[in-house]
Amino acid sequence: MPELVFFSGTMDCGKSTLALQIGHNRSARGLQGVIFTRDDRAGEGKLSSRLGLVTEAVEADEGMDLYAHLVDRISRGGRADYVIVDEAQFLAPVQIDQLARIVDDLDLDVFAFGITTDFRTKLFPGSQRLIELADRVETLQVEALCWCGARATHNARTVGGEMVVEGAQVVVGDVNQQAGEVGYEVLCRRHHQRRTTSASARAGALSPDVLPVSSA
Ligand SMILES: Nc1ncnc2c1ncn2[C@@H]1O[C@H](COP(=O)(O)OP(=O)(O)O)[C@@H](O)[C@H]1O
Ligand SMILES: Cc1cn([C@H]2C[C@H](O)[C@@H](COP(=O)(O)O)O2)c(=O)[nH]c1=O
Repeated sequence: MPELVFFSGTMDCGKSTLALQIGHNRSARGLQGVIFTRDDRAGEGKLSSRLGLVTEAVEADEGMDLYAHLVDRISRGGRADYVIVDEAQFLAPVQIDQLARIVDDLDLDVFAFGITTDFRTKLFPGSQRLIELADRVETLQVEALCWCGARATHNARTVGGEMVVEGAQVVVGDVNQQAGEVGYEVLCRRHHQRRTTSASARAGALSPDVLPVSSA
């Protein structure tokens, strides 16, 4: 039975790499996929991984009907054996419903990849709809780590290394940004709740918690 599978995890845990591997293994067996993405860091119409691999993709713009795109492609004689969607958190809920329809009406597997929650720990609307509709939600096995060594479960947005909690839900960016730039860092829940990034932990370790008190 074809399935809608949501592969989810934090930023930088290997989602795009797995998407590329699934596509590669299927194309090695002569299958042809349709790859959608939205707002990839590498630019429009790209699916890129930090391991350096990149492939062409269809940019799933806001308002694009993904089901109609597949039907149109097939009715023009094009092939579609499966569908991959990266950065699925950025899709509108209605587009996730279209992915479910691709599975149910066109009998195609749909593999969607995305982060579940934003920098404020709130579900992205696209991810929420995926959790509601997916046949399976898979957590990636390669765990990204917090600076403390625990499994990273949350995404922090940073400015100059410090965690921020105000701003738009969508700001395309990367981990390991230069000082001063808006960036991201993956943290365990404890350090996300305490807003302790690697930079602030380092700064805290350098300045003593208690000032020396003179007895004189
Ligand atoms: N130089 C490197 N050597 C080995 N693995 C790397 C290197 N750079 C990145 N990675 C791996 O790539 C992962 C990020 O892959 P990517 O597919 O871009 O993540 P995501 O799509 O989840 O943000 C990292 O967790 C790490 O395992
Ligand atoms: C937490 C968070 C992330 N984003 C953006 C930043 C990146 O462009 C993508 C995630 O890409 P990745 O391949 O999983 O690293 O999402 C955002 O817009 N808002 C957020 O809160």
